[in-house]
Amino acid sequence: MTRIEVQSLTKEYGGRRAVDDVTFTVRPGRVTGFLGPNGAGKSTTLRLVLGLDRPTRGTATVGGRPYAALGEPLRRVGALLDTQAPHGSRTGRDHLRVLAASNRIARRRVDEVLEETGLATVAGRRVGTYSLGMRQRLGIAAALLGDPGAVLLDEPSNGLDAEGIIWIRGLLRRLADEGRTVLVSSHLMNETASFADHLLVLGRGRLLADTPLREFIHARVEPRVRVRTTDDGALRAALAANGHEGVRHEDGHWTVRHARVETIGVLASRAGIPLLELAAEEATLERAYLDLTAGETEFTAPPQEART
Ligand SMILES: Nc1ncnc2c1ncn2[C@@H]1O[C@H](COP(=O)(O)OP(=O)(O)OP(=O)(O)O)[C@@H](O)[C@H]1O
Repeated sequence: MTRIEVQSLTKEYGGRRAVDDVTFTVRPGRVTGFLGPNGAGKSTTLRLVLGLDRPTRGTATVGGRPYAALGEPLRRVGALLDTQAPHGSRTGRDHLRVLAASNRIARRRVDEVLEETGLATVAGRRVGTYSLGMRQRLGIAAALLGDPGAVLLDEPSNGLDAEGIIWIRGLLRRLADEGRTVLVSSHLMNETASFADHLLVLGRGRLLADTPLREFIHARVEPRVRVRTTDDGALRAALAANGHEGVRHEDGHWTVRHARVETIGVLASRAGIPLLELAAEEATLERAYLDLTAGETEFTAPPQEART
């Protein structure tokens, strides 16, 4: 079992903390989404785990050892980082063959991973002619080459089209089902929700959440009801009598938090309250994530003017 363990990990660049005292464990057999806004410190954390950078403090281990101490590391952990650019003049197949040879990986694995990533038909073409999506697949093929127990992918959907995105979801699921440790970074909540079982959320270098995806959704997505009536007084009284608190907005509509349309509809009907509007106003997962990471982004757009 190849767990990834990060303990009090800290990385400073010129006095600025890119990663700030982060502790987590990535377990095998599930897909862990590594989420955070741009500049949150995801790539830096992955680089520290992969021994590509030295921590200011703390430790990161793969299967109980620091990356640098792993014998034949490609067989233990495969990684896709956006910084890895294969030689443009080599063919995809040659790129993988060189990697395989230098890591004492059987040559037949090259054809297996080419097949697995859908690159078999373009394997003889120079990498320089590849589309962004093909390069991304080649990076994933390289990560899988050593049949590793742990896979770390930094924004793997980058450049992939809709079909590629569906393919990557299936791949991540299969890798986890095979008992591997799968850590996938992204800055997009809804995309991560489509494949992750577990979430690690980073903001300005700090760990903001380490939770199963279901719990994240359950705890943060609050059902609300939007309602409008000709009799505000009666609605207020009926809501209060049933333990609900409604907020009336200037334009006359109400928001009732922690409530469902079924409940509010029945309640209004029983009280004989005429309704002009009744709708579910589900706060989206994206909204919940943006709320969590608000103030944790390095670069924020200027606030939009209030809509009227
Ligand atoms: N080599 C470096 N030298 C100086 N600062 C760095 C270096 N690498 C990263 N940083 C800084 O560390 C912070 C975290 O960056 P990092 O790339 O880890 O974030 P990220 O979460 O991966 O963001 P993105 O989604 O944009 O890739 C940023 O402020 C970045 O500018």
